[in-house]
Amino acid sequence: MITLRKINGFELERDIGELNQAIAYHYIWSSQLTHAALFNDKPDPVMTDTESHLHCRFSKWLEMRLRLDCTGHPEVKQIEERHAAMHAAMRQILLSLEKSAVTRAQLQEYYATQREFLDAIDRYKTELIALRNNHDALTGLPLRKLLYRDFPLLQQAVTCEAAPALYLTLIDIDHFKRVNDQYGHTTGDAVLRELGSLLSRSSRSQDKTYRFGGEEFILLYLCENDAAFTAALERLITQIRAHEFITPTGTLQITVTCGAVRAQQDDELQTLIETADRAMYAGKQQGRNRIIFQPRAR
Ligand SMILES: Nc1nc2c(ncn2[C@@H]2O[C@H](COP(=O)(O)OP(=O)(O)OP(=O)(O)O)[C@@H](O)[C@H]2O)c(=O)[nH]1
Repeated sequence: MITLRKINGFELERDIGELNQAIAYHYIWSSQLTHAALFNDKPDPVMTDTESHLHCRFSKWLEMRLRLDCTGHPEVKQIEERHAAMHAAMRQILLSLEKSAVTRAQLQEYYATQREFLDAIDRYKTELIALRNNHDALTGLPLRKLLYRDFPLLQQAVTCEAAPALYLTLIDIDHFKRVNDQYGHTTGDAVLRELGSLLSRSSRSQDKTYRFGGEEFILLYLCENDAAFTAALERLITQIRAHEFITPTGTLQITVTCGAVRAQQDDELQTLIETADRAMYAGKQQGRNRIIFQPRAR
C-alpha cells in the first residue's frame, strides 16, 4: 500500500501526470530498440551503456519520486529494480544485434522484464488513482472514505497510557447559504477551497483534515489532554474568524461552529460523528461562531 505522507488531491493529480509523462519517455526508448532491431540500425551508444537505465528519462522520474518520499515507496523501489532489469535485457539484445546473434532466450528475457516493469507501474498508478479518487476535487482534502480508513489506525495508536488522546471535530461554516445566495457559487467554492487550505496549513503533521461533505469538515487531532485540545481548536477558529478569504467577488470573512468530542478506546467512528454533530447543532442554536466540546461520546 502507498505510504501516506501528508498529501492532497492536487498533488496526486500532479503525481499521476508526471508518471504518465515518464511512461511516455519509456515508450520512446523502447521504440528506439524496436527500430534498431527492425532496421538493423547501429544503436545509440547510450543504449548499450552499462548504466543505460540512468540515461533513460524515465529514471529522472524515479529519482524525483524516491527523493520526494524519504521513506522510499516500496512500489517505486520495485519499479526502479524492474526498470534497470529491463534495460539490462535490452542492452544484451542490442549488443547481440550488432553481431546478428540475438537469441530467443534474450528476447524472452526482454519481454518478461518489460512485462514485469509495466505491471509494477500499473499497480502503482492504480493506487495513485484510487487515492486521488478519495480526495475532494475542490479542496484537495481527503474525503470521508479516508476518514473511515485512518480513524481505526489513529485509535489504535492512542491505546497506550503515554499516548496523546484522539479528538474528532466537526466544523460547519455559519450561514454559508447566504454566501452562495449573495455572491454566487463560484465565491462559495473559493471560500471552501481556501478554508480547506487554511485547515490543512494550520494542522500539525499528526493531525488530519477531511472534507466531510458540503460545507462540513472533520478534523482528527492528537493532543495531550482536553485543555490542550480546546486551546488548539480555539486558536484555529480565531484564525478562521480573522482570515480574509479572497474570492472572485472580493474578500470576505466567515465564522464556523464546531462540535468536538474526545474518542475513547472502544468508540465507534459513527457514534463520535453523531455526538460531534449534535454538539455542533447545539452550537448553532446558541448563536454559532463557537465550539461545543463533549469530553465523551454520547
Ligand atoms: N459553493 C458551494 N456551496 C456548497 C457546496 N456544498 C454545499 N454548499 C452549500 O452550503 C449551503 C449550506 O447551507 P445550510 O445547510 O442551509 O446551512 P448554512 O446556510 O450554512 O446555515 P447554518 O449551517 O445553519 O449556519 C447550501 O447553500 C449548499 O448549497 C459546494 O461544494 N460549493
